[in-house]
Formats: sequence, structure tokens, C-alpha cells
Amino acid sequence: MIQFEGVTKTYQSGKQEIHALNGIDLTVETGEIFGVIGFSGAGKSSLIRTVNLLERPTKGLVKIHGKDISTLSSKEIRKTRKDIGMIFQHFNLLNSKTVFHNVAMPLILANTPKDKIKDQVKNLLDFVGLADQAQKYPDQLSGGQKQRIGIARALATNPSVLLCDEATSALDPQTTQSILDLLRKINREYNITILLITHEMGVIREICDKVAVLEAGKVIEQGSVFDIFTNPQQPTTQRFVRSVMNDELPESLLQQIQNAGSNHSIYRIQFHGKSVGRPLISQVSREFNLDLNVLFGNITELQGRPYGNLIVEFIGDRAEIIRALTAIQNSDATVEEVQNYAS
Ligand SMILES: Nc1ncnc2c1ncn2[C@@H]1O[C@H](COP(=O)(O)OP(=O)(O)OP(=O)(O)O)[C@@H](O)[C@H]1O
Repeated sequence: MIQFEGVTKTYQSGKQEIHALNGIDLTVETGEIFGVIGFSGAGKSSLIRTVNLLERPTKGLVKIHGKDISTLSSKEIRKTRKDIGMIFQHFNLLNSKTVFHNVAMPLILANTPKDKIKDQVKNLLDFVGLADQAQKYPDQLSGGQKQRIGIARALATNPSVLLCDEATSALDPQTTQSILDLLRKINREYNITILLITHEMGVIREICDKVAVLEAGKVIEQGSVFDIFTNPQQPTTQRFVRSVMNDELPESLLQQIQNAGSNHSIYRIQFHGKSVGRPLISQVSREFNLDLNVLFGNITELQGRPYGNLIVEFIGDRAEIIRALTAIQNSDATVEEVQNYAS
């Protein structure tokens, strides 16, 4: 478990003070994949670097497995550093050393016997799918392969926590997917807690259990990935969600709707759980004698749960529309009127 309690980080830049973190309270439970998302400058790197003591908070505490890390002795700090692996956007490999040597490095530094290093590096390279690349140099490999080496190296000391600093930001979408699959496998098979920072909401949707949105050094919203994606509260969170769950209507359609007049009401209907599979739209149309025009629709999966999102135009008697909306709301779906859709 990782806990941030009132963590503040202020940098001194000449005479200017830069408030990178302003009182962060977060708890990352053991075994979960926790994502922190924010735009550039939000404070993500500063936050993740406090966990492995690359930065110290100006105020507040970071606790790992319940222990305040600022109070550790130097022996305990060495032990804690072994317990926390980290991977980086630009991999941070030693280009003059072979793949084998890069992965072996943390074990060499820990004075591990040579035959044990050999066995362990072989197992790690097998695990990340690079068993046949041990004698190559990083420059001979692709970005995805380099990140796999970074991951193998981070796992060499058997950590219980893995920190990922924009680990897929330099990779193409297909390679990103394969690295995210590998991170999920690490989490599931070894029960390693993963704390990742990213500016890509797709990464959060793909593998995280929980997410916190960071803005100007503050957590503006946090929760389960399902809740945040289906009901984002803050404008910044809504922007991030829209970046991957694009439900913008085409301009021509918007014009058409605006020209259609005031008896056309447009609603967003969100289906979760059991309501996803039900023929709610046709039932409502029949029962309340309404024409329902589906302008946009998709069904996706979030954290293994189905989630549907429809934008529907209701055409008909106003009183019947209101009755229909109540019926939809009573059936495990949420409804909201789409106002100023174009903005
Ligand atoms: N060592 C430093 N000295 C002075 N200012 C710093 C230092 N490190 C970060 N900052 C400033 O702190 C703020 C937060 O930076 P940080 O790198 O933590 O944000 P970030 O969300 O990771 O951004 P990015 O995605 O661009 O790396 C920024 O204004 C940054 O310029």
C-alpha cells in the first residue's frame, strides 16, 4: 500500500517558488493498478518521484506498507528501493551494455552470486518475451523491446511495487497495447502494485483499477475507472474522458438538430450493468408512442463491465417524453438532457 498524506512539493527556481504539489491525499491499495493523469506541468513526475525518494516532499508524508519513508534508516532505504521498481518513458538503459547486462545490473549491485544472476536474468527475459535477445545491445532493438528490458530490469529485485513514468508515451499504439498487456500480467501474476502516471486516458481505461486526476498540483477528482469514465464531474476530467470516448456529433447533424426547432429534445442515455442488453429504446418508443432517433451510440467495456452510451432525439408529446424518461431512469440507466451540445 502507498499513502500520500498532505504531500506538498515546492521547488525554488532562483527567487521564484514553484508549487508543484499542493496537499496530495491518495491511497494506492496493495495489488491494484492506480493511474494518475494530468496535463503537462500538473505535478505527476514530482508525485511519483516522492515514492522512491528521488524527491522528498516539502511537507506531508509518503507511507509505503504503512511506514513513513522519511524516517527510514539508510539500510531500510536500500531495502525499500529494492522493493520499488521503476520504468521510464525513455527506458533509461545503458547503451554500451548488452540486454543481459542491463537486466542483471540491479542484481550485480546487490552482490548476487553469478550463477543466480544468470538464472534470474534468463527467467526475466523469458517472462518479457526477449529470451533470444540477451546478447544484443539496446540500440539494436525497437522501442517496445527496450521497454521490455526496462521492465525486466525493474522486476529483477522482486519488488512489490512498480512505478511507471509515462512508460508508453514514446511508443506507437500497437506497441503500447502489448506493453500494457505485459503490465497487467505482472500485476495479476505477481500481485505487484502498480502506480503509473500518464497524460493518455486510453492507458487509464486499458489497465487501471482506479484513477486520480491531477491539476495544478491538486487531486481534482479520483475514483474507480468505471465511475470516473461514466460520470466525470470536473471539466478537466470530462476533457480527458472525451479524448477516448468520443461522442461528439458531426457538425452537419448538429445544424440539422438546431434547425429542427424546440419540440426536439436530445438526451444522453447511459446504460450500465443489466440494462445494456435490454431493448429499452424500442420498448419506450412503443409504450409512449414516441419516435426515438439514435444520433450516436456505442457500447464499450470498462473494467470488465459493459457500458453503453446513446445520444437520442425524442420526438413527440412533451408529457409522454417526460414519462418515458422516468421509465428509462427506473430501469438502471441514467438520462441527462444534452444542452449546448456543440460547445
Ligand atoms: N527540479 C525542478 N525545479 C524547478 N521546478 C520544477 C522541477 N521539477 C518540476 N518543476 C516544475 O514543477 C511543476 C510540475 O512539474 P512535473 O514535472 O512534476 O509535472 P508533470 O505533470 O510531470 O509534467 P510533464 O508531463 O510535463 O513532465 C512544473 O511547473 C515544473 O516546471
